[in-house]
Amino acid sequence: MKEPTFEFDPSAMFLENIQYYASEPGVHSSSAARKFDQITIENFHIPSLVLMENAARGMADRIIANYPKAKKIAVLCGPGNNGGDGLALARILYLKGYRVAILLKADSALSDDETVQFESCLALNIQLYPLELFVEDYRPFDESYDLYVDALFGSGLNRPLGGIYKEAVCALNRSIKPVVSCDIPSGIYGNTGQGETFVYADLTLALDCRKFGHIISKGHQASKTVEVIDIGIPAAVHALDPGQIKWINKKSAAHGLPVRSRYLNKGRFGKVLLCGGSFRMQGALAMAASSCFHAGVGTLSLYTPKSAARAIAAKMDLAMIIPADETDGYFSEQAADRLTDLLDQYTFVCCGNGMGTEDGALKVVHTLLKKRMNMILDADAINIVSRHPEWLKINSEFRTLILTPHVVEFSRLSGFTVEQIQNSPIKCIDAFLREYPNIILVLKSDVTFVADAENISVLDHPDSTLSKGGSGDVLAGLICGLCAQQSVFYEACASAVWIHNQAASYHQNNQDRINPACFTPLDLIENYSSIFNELEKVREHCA
Ligand SMILES: NC(=O)C1=CN([C@@H]2O[C@H](COP(=O)(O)OP(=O)(O)OC[C@H]3O[C@@H](n4cnc5c(N)ncnc54)[C@H](OP(=O)(O)O)[C@@H]3O)[C@@H](O)[C@H]2O)[C@@H](O)CC1
Ligand SMILES: Nc1ncnc2c1ncn2[C@@H]1O[C@H](COP(=O)(O)OP(=O)(O)O)[C@@H](O)[C@H]1O
Ligand SMILES: [K+]
Repeated sequence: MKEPTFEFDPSAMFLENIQYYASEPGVHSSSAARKFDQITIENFHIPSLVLMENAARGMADRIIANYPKAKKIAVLCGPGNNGGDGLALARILYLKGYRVAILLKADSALSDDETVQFESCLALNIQLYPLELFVEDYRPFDESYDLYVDALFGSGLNRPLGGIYKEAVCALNRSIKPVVSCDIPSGIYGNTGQGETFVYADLTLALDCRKFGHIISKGHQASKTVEVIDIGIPAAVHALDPGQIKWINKKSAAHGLPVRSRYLNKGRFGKVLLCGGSFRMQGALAMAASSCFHAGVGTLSLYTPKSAARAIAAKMDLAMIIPADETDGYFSEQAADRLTDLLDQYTFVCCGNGMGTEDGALKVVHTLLKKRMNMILDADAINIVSRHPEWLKINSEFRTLILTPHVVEFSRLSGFTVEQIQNSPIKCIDAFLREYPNIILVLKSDVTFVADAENISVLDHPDSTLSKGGSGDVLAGLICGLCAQQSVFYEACASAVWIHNQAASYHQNNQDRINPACFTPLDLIENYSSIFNELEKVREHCA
């Protein structure tokens, strides 16, 4: 994985293997996005005013679609091309019959392209107000307009907002009307997501691609909902950015779903062992098991302390259950010794759900890592390796190891504070994977990253349905289920992350929707079948 800053080699664009097909761009730094504009203008001879027009038309379409009742729109414009986009948008909406006002700082500097836009707005006699008036009292504007567009600053922000711009952003945040940000909420740095005073946008219309600033740090909350506007940058230009983060979408999820041959027997769909559970936390293992089986594995076995085994056996028919020796309801140290003899039968292991961190569990994890098993460590198994990080290097080149921490577990594992991880997740992931290059990391939160030494992908689809104990166990089971059936583990992890999130939002689109508060992690599993069907259709379509 490379740092987000990079130099383009324009000659690389003409290599034969670069396709000029349209595909959804990934997530890029703001600096990269500026380079994309520059290369498109210089190498592809598409003028900047054409890009600006594309941006403004795309934004107008999305505003009309998202806010069909908004007929009176006020556009706040800054001194650069973000302001230029705002002016072009004002013209387009005005010509469509909307009542439009432009708010611009008195005697504001204007960029060259913005000057062109300003002249046409003047010629059309579009209502123009000094931004100072809005700052003095925004309430009359709230009464007269249905919606604000924030086109103050985009990728050119180079210092914290101050003076009138800071006051304008504070007034926007106090306003009761919806705010749509052009490209990036003003005040947020597109490379880092940091910012001091910034707009909290209801909708952000990202021009050309999502920026790091939309998904990390304060920028994530400031951006809320992000839609991408195609402004006509060739896909080949996006491909030149080695620092990009891939976007996990339906197409990539379809790609990571195992292809299920009609002719194979159960032995070819993975022999999985889930190792975990305890007397007090057998539910976590049972949920992971159910999720794993419904993901398509051939055979599933559970290795769990005797008392948990009894409880699970009473309610689950899907898995073979191997009772393990226990101490106080948790794995005993003897349980780990017996595990050594069992492991050869299995092709994939998932360890950690509901297991506790007692001495027996510690020994179980160590035993697994000494064996050359492909496996996932989740939950308590991650807490255990956090205490023994040197174990992560045992046999690391001979097996695939997937770790699925949430932010607090990743903090224990990596030594970074939760705040550091939330502010600079990419840097923290990068540093961790440089230390442990053979790991696939799934860093879970309302934004989830899937990363290995070469790639980083992101799913940014917050859904409070998943903020429930047990969602992580279901995800671990799903990842395990998909990985056990194939060898493209990274893609399978990304696919599982998408399916898991989609399973949460699936019900919301149905008439008999379960309210997010009432949804349980087990309900996620019921949606797998419909989602798998959808993904298979996407795959057929793309073949
Ligand atoms: N390139 C293209 O062809 C395309 C670009 N596109 C659009 O352009 C946007 C980028 O435009 P941009 O580069 O002009 O930067 P932008 O964000 O408008 O602001 C820069 C201006 O603000 C100033 N300034 C900075 N910080 C400040 C502060 N805190 N407080 C006060 N002033 C501050 C800075 O002046 P300075 O004082 O630093 O000289 C400069 O004047 C991008 O987000 C997208 O919307 C699309 O149309 C597609 C085609
Ligand atoms: N607000 C949210 N938006 C989207 N996904 C979420 C949200 N909250 C939690 N999740 C997802 O739910 C899962 C929770 O995992 P984890 O915290 O390990 O739960 P548990 O240990 O209780 O099973 C992760 O996949 C995480 O990404
Ligand atoms: K903006």
